[in-house]
Amino acid sequence: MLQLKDLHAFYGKSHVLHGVNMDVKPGEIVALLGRNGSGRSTTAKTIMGLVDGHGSVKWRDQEILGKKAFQIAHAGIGYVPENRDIFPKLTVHQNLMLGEKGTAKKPRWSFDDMYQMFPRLKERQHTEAGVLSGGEQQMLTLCRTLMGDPDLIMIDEPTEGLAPKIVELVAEYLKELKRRGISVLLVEQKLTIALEISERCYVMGHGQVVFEGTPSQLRADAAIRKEWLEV
Ligand SMILES: Nc1ncnc2c1ncn2[C@@H]1O[C@H](COP(=O)(O)OP(=O)(O)OP(=O)(O)O)[C@@H](O)[C@H]1O
Repeated sequence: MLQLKDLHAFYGKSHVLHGVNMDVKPGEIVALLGRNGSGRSTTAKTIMGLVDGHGSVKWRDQEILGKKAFQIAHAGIGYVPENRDIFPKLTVHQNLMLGEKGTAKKPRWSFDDMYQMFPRLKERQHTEAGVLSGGEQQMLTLCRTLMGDPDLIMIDEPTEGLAPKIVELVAEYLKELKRRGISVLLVEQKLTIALEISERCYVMGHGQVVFEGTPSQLRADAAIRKEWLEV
């Protein structure tokens, strides 16, 4: 569904991805792990057309590298960036409206679906988004992206700064997305949640993939964890 081949990425003259190969199959949850600075966020941003790259990024067999972010979003890839990217002065409901794709096709999600899945947002639908808690803002960012009806959603550190109980809730939501047929590329630093919900993991180090395997293979590989994941 998504296939990266020999992907390089650059911030100006700074070369930060060095030949990344990776794929995500339909309905899969794939974790992208690594320490700070290993290149995980840059990989997601390059897929989304937000960072310059060369090599190949194929989405359903079409080359998308070089396309603009809005075209990539329109083609079915959603991106939830690390900073909770809400409009603080707009209400929860207005924030969700901004995510709507606005195409004639019947979207997978309605406001009712969204509020059913995230009752906390329904309760707060008329509240200004800026006063929500960190966890609620995270959910709102996720929901706004879902309103664009993606088939693959890339989520950067969704559990950053959240209390353990909320982290569990986020994990449940991600599993629910999978049940609804959406693929998830989860950019994470926390090994526990990644191992719990993903079917495959990639570990990055110095802008390259240094490990690819199942959660149980990663659990069993103490050397990789020590060299590339543990602080
Ligand atoms: N806007 C930028 N300009 C220049 N270099 C950048 C920029 N953003 C990231 N980098 C560099 O690119 C490399 C990869 O960063 P990236 O953000 O992809 O790492 P990461 O694994 O997602 O970790 P983090 O959680 O810290 O974002 C790092 O060396 C980082 O310093």
